[in-house]
Amino acid sequence: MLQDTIAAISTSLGEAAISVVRVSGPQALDMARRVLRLPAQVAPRQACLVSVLDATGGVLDHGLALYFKGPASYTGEDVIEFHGHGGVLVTQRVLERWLACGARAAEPGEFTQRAFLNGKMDLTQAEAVMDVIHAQSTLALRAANEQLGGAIGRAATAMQQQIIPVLAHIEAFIDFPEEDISPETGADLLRRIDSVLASARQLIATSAQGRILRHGARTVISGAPNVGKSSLLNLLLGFERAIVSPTAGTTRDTIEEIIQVHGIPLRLVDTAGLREAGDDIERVGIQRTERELERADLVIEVVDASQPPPASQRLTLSPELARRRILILNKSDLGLHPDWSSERAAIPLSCLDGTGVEALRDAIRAVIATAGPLAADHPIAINARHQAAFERCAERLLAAKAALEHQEAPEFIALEIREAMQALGDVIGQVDVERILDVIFSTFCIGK
Ligand SMILES: Nc1nc2c(ncn2[C@@H]2O[C@H](COP(=O)(O)OP(=O)(O)OP(=O)(O)O)[C@@H](O)[C@H]2O)c(=O)[nH]1
Ligand SMILES: [K+]
Ligand SMILES: [Mg+2]
Repeated sequence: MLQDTIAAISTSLGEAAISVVRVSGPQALDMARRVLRLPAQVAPRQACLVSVLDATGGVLDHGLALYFKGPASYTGEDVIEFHGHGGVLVTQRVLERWLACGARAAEPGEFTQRAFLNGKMDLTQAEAVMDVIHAQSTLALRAANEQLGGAIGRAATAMQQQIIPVLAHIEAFIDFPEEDISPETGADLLRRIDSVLASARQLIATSAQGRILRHGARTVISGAPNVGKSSLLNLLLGFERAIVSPTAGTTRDTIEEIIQVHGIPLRLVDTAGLREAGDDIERVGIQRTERELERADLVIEVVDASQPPPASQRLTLSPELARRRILILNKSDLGLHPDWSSERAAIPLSCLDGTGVEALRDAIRAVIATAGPLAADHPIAINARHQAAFERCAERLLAAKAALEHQEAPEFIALEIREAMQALGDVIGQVDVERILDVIFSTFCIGK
């Protein structure tokens, strides 16, 4: 049990109709009796209209108080929420009142940290709280909510459940050194390990889209000067973000904006047109374009298709990135030059009248989201931390397999499997998998 009681403004500070001050900890209700004018009996989970009093008994604010009696609260502790007027000064004065009555100002994330420490959620769920708040697209929000609901934690726990009997089997042989693991038992254990490995690989495969959901797919608009790259950025954004002009070399720095296409978050990057640089500034701009292309998830290559294809100036992309390139035949309102007709997958578009934008949106979805979590009904998309842990788990399981196949000592195999268990424990924030294992095994009988 955490001893101190924490308080914080839970809504963002600025003028609004309502702001919420949240307090959590063992003294929350006692403090509330001093800070708020509360009725004698406070029923949990029932809003009551209260005043906030200053040190002299004067009224600071009026609003609603809610009492959540621990452990049935967000943090697992006693929690008081005060919903008051959403002014900057009034909210700060209300918070100060709680602090004057003994509460400590909460650190960032501390309410959720307490929820985790008090066993209200696992670590993946705690992470998902921020994913929900930061979600920039409907698909990102859906994946965050799946995680908040415990989907990733359940997957890791299920894998642990599959490993435990394997470990129990192998540990049994440690106690009976005269016995060998029979070929049938060995084959059965290998099959079980393979099944967990397959789950690990499936989850690891969601990490690329997990990154896209959390940070947006880096989408670089690239092409020669004056083809309409900035015009396309503005068109997709729906407002005039970048400067558009008939002068070649208008955009000299990269411009980034987040948009949503069919529920997918895109980090759109408008770049300097690629050509022989006219001056130093343009040269730096072009270097930035090249750097952006190296880390792009998607490239929208724009050409002026009212003109014949240029001899040079087309993008050279890695084979991998070339598969994630969409070619836009811009300025189609001026009529497409027939030499572009061989580019079958290209999309004719006009930034002037908006023709082709829907086809572009569909193409973006097709390139990024045809498989994996972005296309799933219940998307699971792991983050970089989960990825590292699942990869460690897979490595240890592979090592265990190899050891089993080479009939190495059961102690050694068991060690690898315990480390795989620990990696899964790290995903959900189990501090001491060893201890949990010992508790589980103390209920096993020999040979089981
Ligand atoms: N007719 C027509 N003109 C367009 C279209 N798209 C862009 N333009 C014009 O083309 C010129 C260049 O457009 P920009 O969007 O500045 O082109 P850019 O590729 O960003 O140019 P740089 O930043 O200089 O490389 C402007 O005069 C635009 O109005 C289009 O679809 N049709
Ligand atoms: K231009
Ligand atoms: Mg531009």
